[in-house]
Amino acid sequence: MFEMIRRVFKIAGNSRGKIVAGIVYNILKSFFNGFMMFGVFWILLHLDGLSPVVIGQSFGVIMCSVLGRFFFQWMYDRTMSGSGYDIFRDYRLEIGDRLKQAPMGYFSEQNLGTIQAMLTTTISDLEGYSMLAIEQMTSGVAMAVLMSVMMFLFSPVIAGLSLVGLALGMLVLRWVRLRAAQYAPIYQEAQEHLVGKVMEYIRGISVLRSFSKGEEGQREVRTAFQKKWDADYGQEKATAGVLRFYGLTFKLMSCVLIAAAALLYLAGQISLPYCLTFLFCAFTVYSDLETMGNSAFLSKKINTELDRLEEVTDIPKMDTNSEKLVVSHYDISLEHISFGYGDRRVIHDILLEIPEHTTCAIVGPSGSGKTTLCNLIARFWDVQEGIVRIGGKNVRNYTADSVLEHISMVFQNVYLFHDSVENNIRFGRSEATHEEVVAAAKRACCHDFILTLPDGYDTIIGEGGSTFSGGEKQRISIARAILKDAPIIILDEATSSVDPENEQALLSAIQELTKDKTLISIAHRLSTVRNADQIIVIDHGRIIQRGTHEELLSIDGMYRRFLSLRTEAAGWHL
Ligand SMILES: Nc1ncnc2c1ncn2[C@@H]1O[C@H](COP(=O)(O)OP(=O)(O)OP(=O)(O)O)[C@@H](O)[C@H]1O
Repeated sequence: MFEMIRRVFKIAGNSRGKIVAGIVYNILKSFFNGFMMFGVFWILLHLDGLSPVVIGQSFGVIMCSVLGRFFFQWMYDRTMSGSGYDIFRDYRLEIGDRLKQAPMGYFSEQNLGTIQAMLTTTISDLEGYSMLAIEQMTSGVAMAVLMSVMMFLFSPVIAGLSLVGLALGMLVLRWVRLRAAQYAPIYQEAQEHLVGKVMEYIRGISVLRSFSKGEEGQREVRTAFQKKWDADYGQEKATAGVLRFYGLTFKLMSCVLIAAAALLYLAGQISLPYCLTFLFCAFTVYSDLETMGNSAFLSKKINTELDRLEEVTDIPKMDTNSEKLVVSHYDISLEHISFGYGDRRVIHDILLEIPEHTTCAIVGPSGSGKTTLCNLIARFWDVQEGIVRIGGKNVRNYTADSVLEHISMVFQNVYLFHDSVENNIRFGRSEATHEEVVAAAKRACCHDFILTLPDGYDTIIGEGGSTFSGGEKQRISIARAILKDAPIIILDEATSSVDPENEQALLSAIQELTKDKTLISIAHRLSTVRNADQIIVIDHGRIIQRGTHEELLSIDGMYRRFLSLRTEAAGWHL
């Protein structure tokens, strides 16, 4: 049980002092609570010759006990209220920092569901009950120790019996913990499963509907809800009964203490005041220990949640070095780089030079490694062999953020944030003025269509950009990149054809964006390929051809075949 306190303490950061102070106040509160017994004892001891002085003394002790208890409870509340939220707010922020430094590979679909479950439900649970568990546990133990010591001063036999009760209670508590250990992981798993399924259902709802599988998707979510209900119910059922036993043990032991006190009095071993004091204490001795049953269960649950939290937040780190990349030129060189996802190699020994202000078009079949190659240049992942250099410097030695400051990436699947059009464009450079945003939008050929929106630049975009067409989204993302004005552009051209008017606007936007830049383009348009300074053809993660359009066209190889296929498919004219 104390393992849980140790672990919460470990992640408590700046709140550690508060936890220690809270525990001390809690112990003092229990001490004052137990102190009341002396006031009662004092009156009982002087029953034969009760005087106002004795009553006053006794009253003083009882008042002292009540006020002391009140004071330390108040101090405890003052110190500890909100501590759970402080600790886990800091912990959330820490996870946020670690996520920023994680390689992109970490953000797999499976991880996203789990991370979401951890950052929301699991941490909310911990915020809510970790401090409560600490409070219940410390007062339970403090009260039990204190009462046992005090009883020992009055009668070793009664003290011995109360310790037997304590030992029995601990045995039942072990049983509670075993039950909790059995159910806590099931509950945790059901919780994560539910969050994952709900997220998947919401994300994939359009696909599910278009394939008339909405009902099927719902069924999975319903099953996940049922599984969660089973876990909740199972946990409740398994532990509630045992917790009743735990309470019963102490009640029975209180009866034994009463009987023992009466018998000792009958046998002339203790006097009446002692006997009456024991009768008075028989039920209070275990009161705090009874509530400790809940905390035993909670502590097991908290430990399981902390295990899971540690597992999930053991995030691989890319930036072990905090130096920023500063370069004087923007030549890019890939020196024999190789890379794989897990054990699966997808990039093999690539050697490539892209001089500053030149364009390099990458072509190749689907799955050949084009996107992966671009992501390695942007340091979304680190290469496993070889070196990626920008301006002659190994990107691995600099922070991922600083590498990306020099690069603008325009993806096929554009993600727009649920915010105004203006802020989505300003994302490229947060300090840009409205005029600069408009100028970028004009250059990206999206100013006119933005003006037709209900609130112009203030129009709020649906999450992910759901309220815009593919071409419009891509032009807004180009405006973003124009505003950023990074010297290196990585462009993943749209494969799907857009209507001619949009296509023309898109091409003009791309031309504006890429003027005087170093451009790496996953090319799907003939114009991009034909005008590139160099073209590389990738197959199965290897460069199998390189050269200009004319050079590659003159040899029989994948490029020529690829081009003739595209000619047929997309109506290209060579
Ligand atoms: N995050 C990932 N985890 C595991 N494997 C991946 C991941 N991303 C891509 N792959 C695999 O790596 C290989 C190269 O993928 P990549 O996306 O780089 O190809 P591509 O040439 O860009 O394909 P396309 O033209 O279809 O976009 C593929 O076999 C793909 O399945």
